[in-house]
Amino acid sequence: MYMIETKDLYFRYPDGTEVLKGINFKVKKGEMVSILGPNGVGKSTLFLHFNGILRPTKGEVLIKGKPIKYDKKGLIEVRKTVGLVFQNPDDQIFAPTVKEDVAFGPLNLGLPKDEVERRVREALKAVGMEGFENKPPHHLSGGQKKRVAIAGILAMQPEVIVLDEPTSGLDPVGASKIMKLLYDLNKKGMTIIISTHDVDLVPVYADKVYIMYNGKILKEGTPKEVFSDVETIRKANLRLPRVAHLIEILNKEDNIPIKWGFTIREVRRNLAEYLKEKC
Ligand SMILES: Nc1ncnc2c1ncn2[C@@H]1O[C@H](COP(=O)(O)OP(=O)(O)OP(=O)(O)O)[C@@H](O)[C@H]1O
Repeated sequence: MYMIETKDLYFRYPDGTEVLKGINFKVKKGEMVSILGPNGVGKSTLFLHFNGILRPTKGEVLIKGKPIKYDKKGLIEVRKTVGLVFQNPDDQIFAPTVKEDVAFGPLNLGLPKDEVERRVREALKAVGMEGFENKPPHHLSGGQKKRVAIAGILAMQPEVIVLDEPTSGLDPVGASKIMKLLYDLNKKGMTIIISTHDVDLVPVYADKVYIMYNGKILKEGTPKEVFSDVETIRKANLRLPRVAHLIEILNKEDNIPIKWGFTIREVRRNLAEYLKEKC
C-alpha cells in the first residue's frame, strides 16, 4: 500500500489550461521523494491534488489505498494524513501572531489547550523559531515565514508532509537547516515529498526522484538511476549536480576515467580510489 498514489491523473484549470497529463505517482511509507522540473511544468498543481485542494479532471488520487472522498468529512481525514506546505508562505500564514498561526491547525483538530501549546512549542523549536511566538508574521523575513509555515504543518503531526520548494528564497545555511530538519523527520518515520530546483541537494537527501516535464513524468527512480540518464535531465531543462558535471567533463574532455558520483561524498570516494590506483 502506498501513502499517496495517483492513477492516470489529468487536470485542466477552468481557463482551459491542461496542466497534468496522465501522472502516475507513488510514495511508500517512510520514503523521501523529490519532484524535479523546470518552472510551470505542474509540480504545485500536482501537490494541490495530494490533499484534495484540487480535484482531478480525470484519474484518481488514493491516500493509504483509498480514493479521496471530496466531501467535508473525507477532506478532513485527508488533511489529517497529508500536510501541505505551500510554496509561498503568505498563502498559508494569516493569524496575528506566529504562535496563533501555528496553533490554528491543532486547535481545529479539537485538541486540548495543553496539547496544542506543547505542539506549538515543539514545532517552533524544530524549525528554529523559538522566541518569535508573539511576533506578527508580516514582520518576519521570507525565510522565517517559510519556517513558520512548516511549523504550522508539523504541529498537525501528519503522516506525510508535502513541501512545495521548501528551500527557495532561503540563504544556503537556512536551506541546509531545513533539509536537515526534513531528513531528521524522515529518519523518525515521516514520509516526505518535496519539489525543488536544487539538484545538488536531491541526491544527498532523496530516496526517489521524479522528473516532471510538460505535465508528465519523464523519469522516476533512485537519484543514481535518474541522474545517470543525462539525456533526459537535459531534455527536461534541468542540470546535473555540480559534482557529477565535473566528473562528466573529466571523463569526456580530459579522458580521466573517474567513476560517476552525485554527491560530494561519492565523488570524493571515487576520486580517492582513482588516485590511489594511479599512484
Ligand atoms: N489558477 C490557474 N489557472 C490557470 N492556469 C494556472 C493556474 N495556476 C497555475 N496555472 C498554470 O499551470 C501551469 C503549471 O503551474 P504550476 O504552478 O503547477 O507549475 P510548477 O511546476 O509548480 O512551477 P514553478 O516551478 O514555477 O513553481 C503553468 O502554466 C501555470 O501558468
